Formats: sequence, C-alpha cells, structure tokens
Amino acid sequence: MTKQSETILETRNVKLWYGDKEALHGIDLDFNSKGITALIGPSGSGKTTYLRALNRMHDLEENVTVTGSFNLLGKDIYAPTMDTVDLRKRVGMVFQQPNPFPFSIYDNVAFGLRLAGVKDKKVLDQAVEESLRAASVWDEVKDDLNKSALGLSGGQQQRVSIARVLATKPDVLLLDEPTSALDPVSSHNIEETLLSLRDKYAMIIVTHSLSQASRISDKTAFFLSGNLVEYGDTRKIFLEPEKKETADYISGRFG
Ligand SMILES: Nc1ncnc2c1ncn2[C@@H]1O[C@H](COP(=O)(O)OP(=O)(O)OP(=O)(O)O)[C@@H](O)[C@H]1O
Repeated sequence: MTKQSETILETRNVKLWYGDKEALHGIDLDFNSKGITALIGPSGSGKTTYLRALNRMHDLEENVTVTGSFNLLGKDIYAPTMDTVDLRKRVGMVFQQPNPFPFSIYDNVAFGLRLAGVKDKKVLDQAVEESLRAASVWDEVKDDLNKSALGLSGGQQQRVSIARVLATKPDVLLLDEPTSALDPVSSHNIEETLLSLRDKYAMIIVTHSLSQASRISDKTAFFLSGNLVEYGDTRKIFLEPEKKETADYISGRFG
C-alpha cells in the first residue's frame, strides 16, 4: 500500500447463529480504509457468513441472530436507526456470480445513483464513465452502453458489477469469491482491477484461491470452524504463520 490509511471498520466479538447453530464464535477484526484483505479458510469455516454480516445481508434471512459490535467510521452498523439501503451503498457487495440487471450497461451502473434520486443526465453520464473506467471495462463497453449487460462475457459482467458498486462511492467493497465463476483470463482481469483500486478503497475478499490471496491481498485473515485463527500481513501469514493450523492450511494439508 502506498497511501496512508486509517481504520475504517472495526468488528468486535462477532457471533452469529443460524437458528440455534452458532456459526461465528466471536470474531475481532479491523480493516484499513485502503487495501485488500483476504478471508481464507476451508469450506464452512464462516468466511461468507462473516462477510455478509458486514453490510447486514443476514437481515434478509429468517432465524439469523448477530451479536457483537460493528463500527463503520464511528457509526454502529446494527443501530436501529441505520438505513440499510444507505449502508449497502457505503459497504457494497460483489457476488460470486456476475449479477447484472436485465437492462442496459448504462442503466446497470446508474442504478444506485438513480435510486438515490440523481436525475441530472450530465452527472449520471460522468459517474457511469468514471465507474466503468475505474472497473477497467470502459474501453470494452463504451460504444455499447445502451446494449443489454446480459450480452457481455462473464468477466465483463463482473467488472460492470464492480462499476455498479463503485458508482455510489462506497467506503468498503465486499467481494464474495468474485472470480470463482470465471475463466483464468477474466479472473486475471478482475485481479488487475482490484489491484488498481487498492489505494482508494477498503476491499474485503473471500477467496478459495490461496494463490489469489497471496497475489493481491495486503492482509489475510484465516478462518477455521467459525473462529479467526490468525490475521496479519499476507506475506507473514503465508511465509511465517504463527499457528500450526494456519501453516497446515497454507501448505495444503487440509481444506
Ligand atoms: N443459511 C444458512 N443456514 C444454516 N446454516 C448455514 C447457512 N449458511 C451457512 N451455514 C453454515 O454456517 C457455517 C459457515 O458457512 P459459510 O458459508 O460462512 O462458510 P464459508 O467459509 O464461507 O464456506 P465456503 O468457503 O464453502 O463458502 C457452515 O457450517 C454452514 O453450513
């Protein structure tokens, strides 16, 4: 990371239950305002569960209980007064499957701004271009902005999904295995896009790919059975992990 960064998001003693099954057992993690944090760990270790708690996606499910503190720049994410639409603009989510809406590329990227009441065409045009440029897909789509986003390749759709999130000027981007449905070239393009954004945003990425985590992340958090086993600089986690479980996972002994 080249720029100075501060803590933007602090979580403490995060516990989460699906019904009466405790899936997270008290996670403490802080995130810098710039840079990429990878959440790694075997299947079922709680990575996605934790990620979705960060922008209250579990509110949409029944029977989920979340406790602990979630502090986004001094504001309690779970405060009853928190507007979840606003929260999800500030803490945007990119999913595993590219998920463009079935309308034009332009309308996809302008969606969040229009929802926020922006009508001025000049403002929208500028935000759409800036966001598509930031997501490294502008050159490929600039002549087709009025065509359906569903006609794009999976990799282009995923970069348009990233542009859609960037358009609302988030503080934090959550990325849930954003390349796992993509071919190697498209995955590489997404990684390059994320690297180009690391000096501007806090990004938290769930990934099953240890090579991806080591290539692109500044920090790595290793989850196991609903616990955070180890967290630190990615180089340190990969080269000199402190815990045996981390070393075993990194070296491919399980998971
Ligand atoms: N909607 C749900 N209802 C009940 N249990 C769930 C639900 N979603 C996840 N779980 C359970 O919570 C635990 C953590 O799952 P989670 O999906 O967060 O793990 P993960 O590390 O992201 O796994 P993966 O890498 O396979 O996506 C698992 O035991 C899982 O079975």
